[in-house]
Parts: sequence; C-alpha cells; structure tokens
Amino acid sequence: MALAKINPTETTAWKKLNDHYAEQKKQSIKELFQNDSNRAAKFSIEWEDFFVDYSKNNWTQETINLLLQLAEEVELKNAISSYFSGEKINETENRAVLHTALRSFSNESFIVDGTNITEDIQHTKNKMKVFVNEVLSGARKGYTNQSFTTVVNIGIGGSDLGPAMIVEALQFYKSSLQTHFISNVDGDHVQEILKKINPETTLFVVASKTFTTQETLTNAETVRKWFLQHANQEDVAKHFVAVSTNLEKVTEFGIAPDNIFPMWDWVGGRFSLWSAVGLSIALAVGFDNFDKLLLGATKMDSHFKETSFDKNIPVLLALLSIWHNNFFGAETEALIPYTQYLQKLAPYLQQGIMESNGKSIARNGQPVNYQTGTIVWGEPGTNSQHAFFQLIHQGTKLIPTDFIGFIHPLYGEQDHHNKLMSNFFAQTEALLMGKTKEQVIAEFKAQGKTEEQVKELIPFKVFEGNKPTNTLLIDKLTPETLGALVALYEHKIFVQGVIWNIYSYDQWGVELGKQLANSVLKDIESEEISAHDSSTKQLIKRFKTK
Ligand SMILES: O=P(O)(O)OC[C@H]1O[C@](O)(CO)[C@@H](O)[C@@H]1O
Repeated sequence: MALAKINPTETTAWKKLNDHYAEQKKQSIKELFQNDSNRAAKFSIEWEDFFVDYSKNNWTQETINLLLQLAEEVELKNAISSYFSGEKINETENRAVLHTALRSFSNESFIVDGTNITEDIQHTKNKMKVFVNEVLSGARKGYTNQSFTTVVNIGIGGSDLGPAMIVEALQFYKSSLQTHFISNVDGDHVQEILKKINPETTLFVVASKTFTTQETLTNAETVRKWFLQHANQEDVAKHFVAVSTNLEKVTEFGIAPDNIFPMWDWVGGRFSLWSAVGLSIALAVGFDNFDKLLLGATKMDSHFKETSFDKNIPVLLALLSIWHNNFFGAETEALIPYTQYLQKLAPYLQQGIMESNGKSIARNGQPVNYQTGTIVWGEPGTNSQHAFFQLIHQGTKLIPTDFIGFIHPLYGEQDHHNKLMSNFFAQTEALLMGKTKEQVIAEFKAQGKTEEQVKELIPFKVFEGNKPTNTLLIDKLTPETLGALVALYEHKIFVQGVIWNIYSYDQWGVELGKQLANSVLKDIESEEISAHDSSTKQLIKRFKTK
C-alpha cells in the first residue's frame, strides 16, 4: 500500500493541538514537575540497555494523546507495515526502503521485484565475513606478500559518514587495522592521507552506490595513480575492492569482479552502513562486532514495529520533535553525546535527518504549508558546554536538545566518568530549572556584593530555564547499543516524514549543485566561460586568471 497523502494540518488532531498549544505554552516545564511528583517516572521508558527520559519537555499526557491521535490520522501504523514489508515507499525513485532487512536475523524472506533479497543479503554478508577474516588473520596479503595494516575508505555522503562515525565510535573494539577516510574531493586532504600510508600494506575500499560520484571517482583515480607509482597494474586487484550497485562502472575502473561487494537500489545511501558499505567498519572492528551492531539495530526495529506508540521510543521522540518544530516553532535540535567516541554522530545524523526530511513538497506534489525537516547539530559534552551552551541557556532561540550518555566508561576511568556524567545530569537540570532572581540575590549576598552591584547584575545572571531536553542514558557504548541508537534515529526520521506527508527517501535537492559543478568545471578547464549570473562569472574569471 502506498503511503497515505494526508496534510497533517488538516487533521482533527492538528487543530486540537493548536488550541492545546495556546494553553500549554503558558506553563513552564518546571511547573509541570511541581504539579506532578510522579512526572519523571511517567515520562520515561526503560528498554534493553536504554533508559529514555523525556519528562523535561513542555508536554503533558494530553499533548501525547493528541500527538498519538495525529499519528493515527496520518495512518502511521500502515506506513510502518509498508516500510518493513518492502513496499516502494520511496515513490519518486520507485524503490523500496529496506535497510532494515540488512540487519534482520529472522527467517523472514523479503521479496523485491520478484527477487528473494534475503539470499542476496546473506551471500554478501558471508563474502564480507570471509574477506574480513582473511585480511585480519593475515591470510590475504598485499603485493609484497605482507599482511595488511591499514584500510582507506574512499566514499562520500552515505558511503563515508556512517562508516566514519561507527569506526570512530567503536575504537575501543578495534582490530589490528588502522583506518582512514577520504571523502572530500580536496586533493590536499588526499595527499595528507597518502603521506601516512604504505602502499604495500594498505587496502582501499572504494564505496559508491552509484559509482558515478565525482568526488569518489576522482579520489579513487588519484589514489590508484599513487599506488601505481609503487606497484604494477596487476597488483591493483590485491589492494582495491569496491562496494557498489554499478558492477559495470566498477569493472571499468579496473577492480576485479571478485573484489566487488554488491549493494542494492533498495538501500538508501544514508542508511547503508548496515550493507557492504559497512565493510570498512567490519575491517576496523572485526566481523563479529559488525554483526553485533546489526543485532542492536534489529532489536530496535522490533521495538519500533511491535511496541504500542505510547511506549515506543522512536515514535515518541518523533512526535515530541514535531511538537517542538511545528507548534513551538523550534528551528533546530541539538544532539550532545557525553562521550568523545560519538563526536561524528551529529554530522552523520545531519545527512540522515536533513537529506531525508529537508523537503518542501508534499506527497501530493503540492508545496507544504507548514515546517518540515529540523536542522540538527551538536558536539560532545563537555566540550560543547564551553563552546555554544551559552546560547542554549540564555539565547533567544528554543533548542530542544538530546543528551546521550553512558553509565559505564570503557576503560574504567571512574573519576573522569563521574565528572563527565555530573556535567551531563547538571546541564539538563540547569536547562530545566534555570536560576531565579531570588537565587541570584542570595548568591550575591553571600559573596558580599553591594545592593547597587546586585541590582545592576541581576538581569544578566537570571536563567529562565524551561529549556526542553531528552536524556538517553545507556548502560555502555558497545556495538549493540550503538546499532540500536542509530536505528532509533532512523525510525524517528521515518515517523516525521510520514507525519509531514513528504518523501523521506529521495534527495533530488542535491542534484542541481552536482550538475552545475560539472558545467563550471568545463568553464574552468576551457578557454570560454559559458552563461552564468554575473557574480558567478566574475568569481570563475578571477579563479582562472589570478
Ligand atoms: O554512494 P554514492 O552513489 O557515491 O553517493 C554518495 C552520496 O551522494 C548522495 O546522493 C547525495 O549527497 C547521497 O545520498 C549519497 O550517500
């Protein structure tokens, strides 16, 4: 069944939510806590190793009920069945969206266009496993008969961000291989990476779903040329492998058919780390850990599919985000992991969230008359506290923030971890409670400030509080919990796309820039400059002549 085409603002729930918002905004989150001593327990969910507390937000059970009614009116349940059963919910590209099948450990078969993709998935996973084990055991060797020490992933967007984020996050579980990522078509960066590696012991994974992406092909070509300064043409087969749907183009590039790991049209680039695009992950942390990552994700899939919406973590977080975005008018959301390991989570989710839901055309082809896709950003705490938290605490913008933290550190550095996590808890409390005028005065008095000084400084020292946060407190950063965390956000994206009545799985907006870059490249490399606006023409001219 195709996704329903329902304008959310025309539902009964939306109208009720508008009225409810007018009342709800008069209350502060602090007051909600004062009025209900049981609020924290009521508005939190324990699931596996996750504890999700969404109580520090300006919503009540009535809000949740209305949002659940909205989910019902836009037929979210049917949409979830369509998503998991492989219907072509990416309608503008006529494709299924089945990254969830890649991590399924059940015996269920998935059929796409008459093909049983379960067998393809299993076959590719086995191929990855054999390959990874051969590399890690040293059975597979480079052209000078040495074992591999290094992997370089060459890809961009979904063929880079997922693997780069997971490899960084799971460093603790690292195999013997060093991993590097080349994504930008910035030759200086390519050279910086090449300086660090040894051609005799480096394996190159060229990951590109389409194998037509300018950046990846240029980078792969440059790397191959560099490699051939040290080795012979026939050695390429030992050192270059590819992950792609485009077998023809990969073969044209010169990669041996045996070294191609397939992927499929029904996997979106930004959801592809679970496919063979995860080869760099499996090499970096071992195949078993890669499998555990998939296991964590599939557990979250089951939770999402099977749990009633009022206890469903991705559904509730998506509804809350709609509440903030469409009623409170919040423009952005921050993601603050309290672990340095997750420093690439925000850039990774920026693609997932903003490429998916950055759309302004509804599923009926008409422009939407409401806000869609949130802007997400973030950096690990506590660093971010010393960078942009001032604006979250006392700025003019409302920034709902997800705090992600872990109960146990990985190296047992308990003193550090207590300090790290005390900041984690303290920030959400400070954002909620703020600091009143009375508290400021009492503090000043204790410091022996004069009446005059106190009067002048009060406005600057008062914190309004009332800033919404979610807390995701997870037992420990493991491949499994990380898989579940990523899947949680993937499903949040899905739910929001369904409610906003947009297509979340295409990305036509990226195409125009790619086309224009090709035409500008021609102008740069030829005598003439073709028609452009006068500003662009002036800039290209300066670039060519200076
Ligand atoms: O894997 P490919 O085909 O090289 O594409 C890379 C990326 O380019 C995009 O199409 C646009 O940024 C992404 O969706 C995709 O992940």
